[in-house]
Amino acid sequence: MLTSVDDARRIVMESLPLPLIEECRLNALQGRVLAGDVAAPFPMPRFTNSAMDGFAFRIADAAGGSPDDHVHLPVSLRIPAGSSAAGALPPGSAAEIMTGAPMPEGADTVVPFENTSGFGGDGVEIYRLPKAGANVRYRGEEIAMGQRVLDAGRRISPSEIAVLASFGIESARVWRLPSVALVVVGDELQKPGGMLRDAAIYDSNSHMLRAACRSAGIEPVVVLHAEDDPEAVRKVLAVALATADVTVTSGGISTGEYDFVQEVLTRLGVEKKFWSVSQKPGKPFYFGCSPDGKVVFALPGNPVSSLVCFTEYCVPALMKMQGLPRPAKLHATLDAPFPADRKRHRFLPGVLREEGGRLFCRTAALTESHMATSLVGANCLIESPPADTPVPAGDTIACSLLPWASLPG
Ligand SMILES: Nc1nc2c(c(=O)[nH]1)N[C@H]1C(S)=C(S)[C@@H](COP(=O)(O)OP(=O)(O)OC[C@H]3O[C@@H](n4cnc5c(N)ncnc54)[C@H](O)[C@@H]3O)O[C@H]1N2
Ligand code: MOO
Repeated sequence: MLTSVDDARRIVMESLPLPLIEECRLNALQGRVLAGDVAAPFPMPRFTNSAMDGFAFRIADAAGGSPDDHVHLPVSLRIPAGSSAAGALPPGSAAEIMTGAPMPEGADTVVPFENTSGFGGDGVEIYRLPKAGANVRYRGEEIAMGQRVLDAGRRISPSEIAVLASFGIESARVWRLPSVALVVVGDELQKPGGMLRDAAIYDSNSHMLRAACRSAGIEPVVVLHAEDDPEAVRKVLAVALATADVTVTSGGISTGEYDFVQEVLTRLGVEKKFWSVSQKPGKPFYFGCSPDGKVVFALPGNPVSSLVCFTEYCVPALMKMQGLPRPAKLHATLDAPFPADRKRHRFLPGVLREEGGRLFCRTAALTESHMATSLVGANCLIESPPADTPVPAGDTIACSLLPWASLPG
């Protein structure tokens, strides 16, 4: 019995182990997802300080002056950035102050040095009087102490790293990244760069899947190759299962005489959740779980089938396991008819584009699952449930961006 695409999606998402939390150092946080809120350990700014290089003074000392009147004040303090508490500003005087330096007690306004006679003298002539309170950054005006600055679930970019570092926070609690092992199976597979003998082919899937994993935020911990031999497959899968939370295999999962992956997984204690999905391509797709919470995705060997299954099932799983939402399905208008299949959910690589605020898509020229070149230039998978006739041009259809793709401009 074939499993429907919807059931396969649901079973995968329901079978994933609970994500774990770990503490991660600041310089390794990029791309990670916060497992808890982060509150400000102190107010920001932590102390009232100057926004300009200039002179701090009391506006009352210039009272009555119009903005263009010259005001003369003696200079009683010099306060560089990072200086310790500046103390009080004697009434009727000004302090030389640098951007970010603490305001002296009593001062309430800063005039930038460009509007004065300049630094270095015993006194200062203010040529243009600023408004009262100008150029002062007040303690806590940006964030109060204890206020939430980052929400749980937020993915960390350089912006969040800046915020954490500015509060002196050197590590944060994030969802642990799942570890992934990649396994390719087949006697016929040769490493790119090696000699092709007889009917050998180059292994493209391990390279494609490794790059696709990186696009999903994960560097595989191992990439292994097994020959089409039950013992060889057993050894390699045992290593993968012992090493990683998620094992992704390619090839050897169909019904051929040399397709041992499923039988070996059963021998290794992995429980089959489904095998054979009502989809084209990617029908012989398998998913299973081991008693210790490991999950196995066995993808069919044809390159397009492998990528379809990876994008549709592995990516949402890897996103969920690292605390991220499932990638959204997009809806676009078809430029040309889509060849739906009568019985199976059909996926085809395609090109999705935005025009005048609307999404449009078309399928790639080549449509067979062994044709890796059909993926070149594609940025999405277009999909349709079974239908007796093609989906006509002008109809709306569902698309998913490929893991590395974004919508062009
Ligand atoms: N009698 C049947 N034969 C096949 C069926 C079927 O239902 N009945 N399904 C077909 C479909 S659909 C697919 S997809 C493939 C899946 O087979 P496997 O997952 O067992 O994959 P293999 O047989 O090992 O390889 C299939 C194909 O892909 C090439 N391949 C495999 N690994 C790689 C790799 N790492 N890099 C590049 N290309 C790879 C391999 O050479 C084959 O050409 O089964 C159909 N047959
Ligand atoms: O379904 Mo196979 O995965 O067509 O190529």
